[in-house]
Order: sequence, then structure tokens, then C-alpha cells
Amino acid sequence: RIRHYKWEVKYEYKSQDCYKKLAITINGRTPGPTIEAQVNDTVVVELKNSLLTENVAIHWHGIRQKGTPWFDGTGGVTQCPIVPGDTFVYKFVVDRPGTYLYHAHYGLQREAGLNGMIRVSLPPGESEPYTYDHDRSILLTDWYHQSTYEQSTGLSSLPFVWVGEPQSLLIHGKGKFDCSTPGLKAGLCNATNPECSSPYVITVVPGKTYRLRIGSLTSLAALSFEIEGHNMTVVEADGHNVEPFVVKNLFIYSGETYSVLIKADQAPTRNYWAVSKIVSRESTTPNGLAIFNYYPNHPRRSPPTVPPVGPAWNDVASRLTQGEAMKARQGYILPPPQTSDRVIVMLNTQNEINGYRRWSVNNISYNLPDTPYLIAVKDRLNHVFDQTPPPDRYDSQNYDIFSKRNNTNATASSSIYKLQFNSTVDIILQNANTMIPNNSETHPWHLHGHDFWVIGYGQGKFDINSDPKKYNLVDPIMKNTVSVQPYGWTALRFVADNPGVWAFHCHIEAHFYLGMGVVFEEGVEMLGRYPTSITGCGDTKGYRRP
Ligand SMILES: O=C1O[C@H]([C@@H](O)CO)C(O)=C1O
Repeated sequence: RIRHYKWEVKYEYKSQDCYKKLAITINGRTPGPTIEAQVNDTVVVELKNSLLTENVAIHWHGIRQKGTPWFDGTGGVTQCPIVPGDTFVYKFVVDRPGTYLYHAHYGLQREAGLNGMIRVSLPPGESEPYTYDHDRSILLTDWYHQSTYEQSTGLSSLPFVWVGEPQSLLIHGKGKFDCSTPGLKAGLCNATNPECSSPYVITVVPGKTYRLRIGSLTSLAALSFEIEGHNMTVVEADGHNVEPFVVKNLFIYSGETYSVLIKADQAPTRNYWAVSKIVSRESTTPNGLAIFNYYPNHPRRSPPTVPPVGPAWNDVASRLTQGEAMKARQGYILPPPQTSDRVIVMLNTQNEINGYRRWSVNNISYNLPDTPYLIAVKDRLNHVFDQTPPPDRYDSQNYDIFSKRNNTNATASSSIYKLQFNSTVDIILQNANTMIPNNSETHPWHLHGHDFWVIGYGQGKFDINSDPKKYNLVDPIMKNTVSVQPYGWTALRFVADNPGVWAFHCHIEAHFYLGMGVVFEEGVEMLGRYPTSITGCGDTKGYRRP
């Protein structure tokens, strides 16, 4: 079946958290409409760019794009961005059930609210290995009052201006900023604006079980999500069934999705709080609040209690515990290849290059070329990006991940990793100290075009001789996004079996913008003709294929 969507993307003033700001909307909404499809449906999105002065591209996060790498929606990697006034047609098959996301993948546009969810259901007659009465989806985001222009200018300026902590946390597009905050410009914040005056409501019928699909597309924040007084049983992560485990609060990083089962089994005479809270950074941002409404109580009736405070922001151990608790569900285990053909260790560092603040992988900070790689590789336009391959290792013997380093030899580059088609690749993401003493951050890494097995986590420096012996090669979960904890490492394995060019990057929007990512290429020579709609920029202006 074809699922056809017609979307218009434009800037509009929105007051998601009572503060008026220019948001990017789809058909007037942020989050945009949820794409609902069944396994093996073809999704067609006809996207009109009405941003007037700005390009756009949309990435279908978690959809592997088998056979359609040109519709991955990654500006500079898989397509030329869509110029103002143009309509671009994305067309791809959703080949697996589960919960996925979509969002802008151009500049910092995700920050402005261009995001939404994708829900792929099983074909009729097939069922999930768990039962529930109703299915609901919520998207968690953080929200800044500055525009993408102000943010991106600050990030690429001397002196460096960091985006700072978000002003609000939104639950499915709704939040509440305190309009009595001193220093606000008159007329911008209006606590009685109907767009924000009541929180998001999840209505439940007492006694019923809900599958709640939770996605995070924060720009920066790692979150803890909880529903007062209710346990959650995690059953799905990034489209894969997990061996069920119960949590009081769910840690969720930007780019991840989870399904949890929640039974409405508490006193039905009242409502409860649903809370999102920033973890892994010491943030001043107030918690996001929604109402978990027990029918027939009034949906706007505030719960009689104070919202739960959630875990401490710096409780790394609990976050690692959740990661380790996640295993592929019995009966749904796809064991990884037991050995790999190549191991790439990626040291994540914050650097300065010519005085400019950047993030790097093995001392290389990523710069996108003007001509998308997919076209450049397919048509052998070797001059459009750096041809020296990036390194598979950093100098781990002499690098102290626990101390502040200047990393003066970091450089910017547009080089890419060429992977042998069908080879098995291990990636070890190694975290380190930032340029601030005694500070290391959390980074969610997202891989396009593939799922990977999460085969190991650890604290401190990864030891290539002993740590691989501890890998879980029996029942590891597959995901498309995984976190790397402060001063820790995460190991993942994937098979390079999807012809195309694929970004792999930190999902913190400002970090990718500052170079924290790499690009993999595999099997592009096997691809047929790409659609000409992806050309038009860099060396492909007025282009005829060689
Ligand atoms: O890239 C970043 O810069 C700031 C800080 O390190 C310097 O202001 C921060 O928290 C980041 O994640």
C-alpha cells in the first residue's frame, strides 16, 4: 500500500511554551503529523519548502532506506537540500514494524521544531509478543527561545557562544515557560495563550494497559521520563523487541525511541503527573509536565501532589544499568556475527581549530562538502571531498581521557570511511574530558542506514585486548542510536550491507554542527541510477551524469 502525505514546511510564530518564537511547522503543526503505516507499505512524502529563504531536508530516522539511499534526507550526504519554493518527493518502504522518527537534517533546523514520529504496525494477523489495549505516542523535545540563526552564528563565531541550556522541555509540543521571568521583552510571553495554557494530556481508562511509544528529539538534553506512581515495562527500543524490564523512570537520549507498557492500576479518582527531566547535565531548565488523566476525571485537573523529582542529574550508574538491562527479546534474538572484519576506535573530543570551538573524532572534525557524497562517490567526483581516509585508531597509549587536553593537532576534513561491502564492522566510541577540567559529556550516537548490535559498555578507557572478551555476542539488542556516558565507551557492531553513503554522528544538534560525526560508504557501485531530484548543488548545478 502507498501512504501518501502532502506537507508544506514553513516558519510560523508559535507559543509552544507560552513564549512566542519562530518555529518550523509541517502543515501548521509542530510536532508534525505522525506517519502511520504497515510493514512493507511505501511512504510517499511530497514536501514543499515554503521557508522562503532557507533550504531544508528531512531524515527518516530509523528507516534503513534499503535500495533508496537517496531518500535518507541528509543534506550534504544523500541529497542536495531542497531550495525554497521547490517540492521534493521522498519515497521509501517501511520494512519493519516499530517506532521511528523524522526530523530536519539541515543546519540546526531540528531545534526549530521540524520533527515528528513514524509508527509502523504489523500486518493483519500478526501480533506483538505482548498485549495492550491502546497504543499512544509522545515525542519529547527541548525548546530554545533563540532562533536557529542566532544559535548557529554563535556556534561558529569567535568568541564561541554556546547554545546553553534549553528554556523549556516540551511533551508532544507542549510546555510552560514562566512568563514572570525577569528581563523578558514585553508582549512575547503570554501565560494565557491557548497554545500553552494547559499541558499535554494522556487520557487512560482505569484498568486498561497502554502501549506508550516515547521518542526523543531533543537538541541537547538527555532525559528521564516518568509517570507518577506507575511502573513502565520496556518492550521495544528503536524498533526492536527487548526482553521486558521494569523501570520507574526511563532514560531516553535524543534519537531514541522506546515502547513501554503502563497499566492504569492506581487510584482512579485523580490524575497523575508525567514528567520529563534533564539528566547528565546540571541544567537550570524546569521539568516538562503533562497530565496522565484517569477517565472520567477532568483532563485539566491538576494532580493533588507535587510532581516526582526524578533521578539526580549526575547519576551515571543508573543510566548504565538501564543500558545493560536491555537485551534482545527471547524468540527475537538476531545474534551478531561472532567476529568482525574491522575495528574502528573513535575518540570523541572537544577541540579548538584556529581558535574556533569544534568537536572531533580521532582529531578530525567533520565538514560537509557542497556536493553530496552519494553523487560524488557514484559519479567519481573525487575532487569534491578529501580523499585521505580518516584514521581507524587514536593514540590510546599516550592519550589521557581523564584530563583536559588542547588537541592542538585537530584538523577539519570531509574525508569518509570506505567500508568493504558485507563486512562486519566494530565501532568503539570512546568518550573523554572536554576542554573544561573535570568534565565529560553524554553523547547519543546515531547511525543512518543500519541497525547495530550494542555489544558492550564500559567506564574509563577501552582496552582493545581485554574488553572485547566481555562483549555480549549472545543476545545484544539492536538499535540505531546509543549513548556514550561521560568518560565511558560503547561498542557496537554492524554489517555494512546497505549500498549507500551513511552519516554516523552525535545526535546533539550543536555537536554535529561542530563536526562530531563521520560518514561511511559501502557498495555505492552496486546502486542503480539515483533520481535527478537529489542534484542541483555544489558540482551538480545544471548537472548531467558523467
Ligand atoms: O560543545 C559544548 O560547549 C559547551 C561547553 O563545553 C563550553 O561552553 C558545552 O556544554 C558543550 O556541549
